[in-house]
Amino acid sequence: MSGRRVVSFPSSVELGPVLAHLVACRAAKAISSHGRFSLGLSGGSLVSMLSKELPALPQLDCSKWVVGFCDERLVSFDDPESTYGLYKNQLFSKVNIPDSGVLAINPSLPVEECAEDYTRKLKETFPQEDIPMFDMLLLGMGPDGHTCSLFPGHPLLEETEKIVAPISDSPKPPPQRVTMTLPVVNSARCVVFVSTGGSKATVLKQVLEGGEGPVLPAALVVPTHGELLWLIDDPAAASLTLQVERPGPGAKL
Ligand SMILES: O=C(O)[C@H](O)[C@@H](O)[C@H](O)[C@H](O)COP(=O)(O)O
Repeated sequence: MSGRRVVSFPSSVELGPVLAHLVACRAAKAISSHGRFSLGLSGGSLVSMLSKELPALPQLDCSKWVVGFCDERLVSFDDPESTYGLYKNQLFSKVNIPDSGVLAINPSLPVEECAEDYTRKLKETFPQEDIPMFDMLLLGMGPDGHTCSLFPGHPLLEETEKIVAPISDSPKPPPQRVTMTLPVVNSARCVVFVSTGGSKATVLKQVLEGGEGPVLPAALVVPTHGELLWLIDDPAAASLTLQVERPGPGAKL
């Protein structure tokens, strides 16, 4: 890992534009180095943040973006629980990501086959790599320390072979999901967690500073060669004792 940064903002109002700028910068860098930008999305509050902030960027060109999902709920696209469905309505309709650049699950398949189908799509998109190397993954963290659909104490945390795994017993509904595994997450060039709100303060301290108890899934995200950024807000940072960056207004990362 090339160093972890923990950056806190007064609130998600200040965080959002900085995240959007960071995504656009990494996109420009990736496109100039290898001709496209591969981005993995997560659900939760990221959907509304990205859908507000990315289209607001001047002259954002997403024509060379390839977008996948760090995890996805196995529900139809028109179900309000579908992460793809939310992004389709709120973001993809506003930016020029080509349809062929969106890697979505096939929600009509049983969960095992759905994971195999999504594995195949990732392998086709990253034909040169045994483990797909996304330019950037955007992750959230649940109050239990889960990220993607990797939950505390779940056997999927030990997965080393599969790049995508099915899960049928998610403790957070809906129970059936597919998720990227830790080997893929930790191969990314840049991983960005976005976690805000006072309800995250205790778990954030556990994940970032350790302590007694099992290592939580979000703490297992340690990119082998890539960058790791935690973008948080001051209520989420309230219990931290480690050094936190607090950029001034208008700062860029
Ligand atoms: O699939 C899910 O159930 C959610 O996507 C979930 O994993 C979410 O990403 C985290 O709970 C963080 O949520 P917030 O971004 O809202 O804190």
